Amino acid sequence: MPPFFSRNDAGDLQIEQVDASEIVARYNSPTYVYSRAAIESAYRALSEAFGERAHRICYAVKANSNIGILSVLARLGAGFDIVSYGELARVMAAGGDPGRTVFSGVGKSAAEIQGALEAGIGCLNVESEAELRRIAEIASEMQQKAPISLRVNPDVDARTHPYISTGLKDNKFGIAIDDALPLYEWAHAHPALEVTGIDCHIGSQLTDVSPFRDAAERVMALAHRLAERGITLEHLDLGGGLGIRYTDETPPAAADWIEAIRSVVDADPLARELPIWIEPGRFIAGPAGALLTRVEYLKPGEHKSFAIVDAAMNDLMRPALYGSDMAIVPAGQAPGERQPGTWEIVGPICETGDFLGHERAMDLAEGDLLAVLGAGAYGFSMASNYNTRPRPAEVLVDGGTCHEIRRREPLDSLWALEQLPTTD
Ligand SMILES: Cc1ncc(COP(=O)(O)O)c(C=O)c1O
Ligand SMILES: N[C@@H](CCCC[NH3+])C(=O)O
Repeated sequence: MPPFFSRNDAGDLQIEQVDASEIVARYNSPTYVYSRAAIESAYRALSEAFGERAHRICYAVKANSNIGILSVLARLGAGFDIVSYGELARVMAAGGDPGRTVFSGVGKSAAEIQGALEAGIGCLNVESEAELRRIAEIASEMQQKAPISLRVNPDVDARTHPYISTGLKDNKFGIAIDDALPLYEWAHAHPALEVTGIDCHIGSQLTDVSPFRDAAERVMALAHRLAERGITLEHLDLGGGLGIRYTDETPPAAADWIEAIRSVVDADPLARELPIWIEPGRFIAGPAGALLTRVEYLKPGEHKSFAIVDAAMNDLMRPALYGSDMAIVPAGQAPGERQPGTWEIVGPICETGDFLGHERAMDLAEGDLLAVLGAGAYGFSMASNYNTRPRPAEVLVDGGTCHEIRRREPLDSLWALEQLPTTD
C-alpha cells in the first residue's frame, strides 16, 4: 500500500484518516482521491536528498495539473515544468511563480512564447534550432532578453516503455547533443537571448539510476566544451523521470536518484556550485492518488470473467494506452453474495481496449468499491470525455478533511461549447 493509504478496522481502504467509502458517499463514483501528506512527503524526500546543495524542484505539471495540487506544491516552494501556455496559466492561478517555471515542449507556438516572456518565465527549454530562432525573433521584437537552455537529447536508453522514452536519438525531443555547441555559440552572441543552462529529460518511469548517471555525464561533457568557449551556465536541468511502484517494480528511492546525479555533477569542479534543477512529475503525484470506482456488474464466464466498473479508459487511460499494470485493490465491501474469480476489470466504454486491469484474483460483489493505486499522475490529466462521460471529481484529503478540488463535470458542460447548425 502506498504511504498514507491504509485499512480501517473493517478492512476497507483509508486515505489518511478518511474512508474511501465516505468519499464515494459524498462525491459519488468514479472519483480521484489524493493524499496531501503523500504529495508533500515525496517533495520533501527529494528536497532533503539535496540537503544544503543549491537545487530547484520543478514539478512537471502535466502529471497532475489540478490547481489544488499545484497550490500545495507552490506553498512548499516548488518551481514548475510546463509544456503549454495553459499549464503556465494554471501555475499562476495556483499561486506559483512563473520566474521559477521552465517551459519545455517541442511545439511552442509564437503566442505561447510571447505569453511566457510577458509572464516572466524562468527559462525556455529549447527543443530545436527553428524554435531557438523563433524565440530570438520574438524576444527582439519585445525588446526583452529571453532566458534559454537547450534541451539536449543525449541518446541514452532510459530502458522504459518505448512510448515514454524521450532521450534516444530516434525520439522527437531535444537537440542532438552533438549538434548543440554551434547553437549555444549563436545564442550566446545574440542580444535577445540569455543562455542560462543545459536541460535534458530522457524518459519517464525509469526504474534504474544508471541512465540518469549516463545522461548527466554527457551533459557535463557539453558544459565543459561550453566553458572552453566562454559560455558559463547558471543551472543544470536534469529532467524528471523517476519511476514509482505500480505492482512489482523496485524503483530507486528519491535519495538514490539524487545521489546518482550528484555523483556526477558534484565530482566536477565546474559544476559543484551550479544549481541542479529537476523536473519530477510522477514521483510526486503518482503514489499520492487513487481512482475509486464501483463494481456495477459481475459477468462471470467459463472463458473470461468480467467485473464491469464505473470507471473507464476515458478516466484512466494508462492501461489502455501503454498496457500498464496498475494495482487494483478492494476499497469497500458491499453487502451481498461474494463471487470468487479471476476478473478482467473493464469499464463501460465501447472499446475492447477499455480495461483497467487483467486477470485480477478477487472475491467481488456488485456494489463493491475498488481503488486503482498509483493513479495520481497521468490519471485525471490524461482523461477525456469519450463516450460523453463526464470526467470524475477530484478530492484532496488532508488529515481528516476532504477538499473537493474539482467537481464532477455536469453533463451539459460537455456540449456547452457546441452549437446547432443555423441552416436546415
Ligand atoms: C520535459 C519533461 N520533463 C519532466 C517530465 C516528467 O516526467 P516524470 O513524470 O516521469 O517525472 C516529462 C515527462 O516525461 C517531460 O517530458
Ligand atoms: N503519460 C505517461 C508518461 C509520459 C510522460 C510525459 N513526457 C504515463 O502515464 O506514464
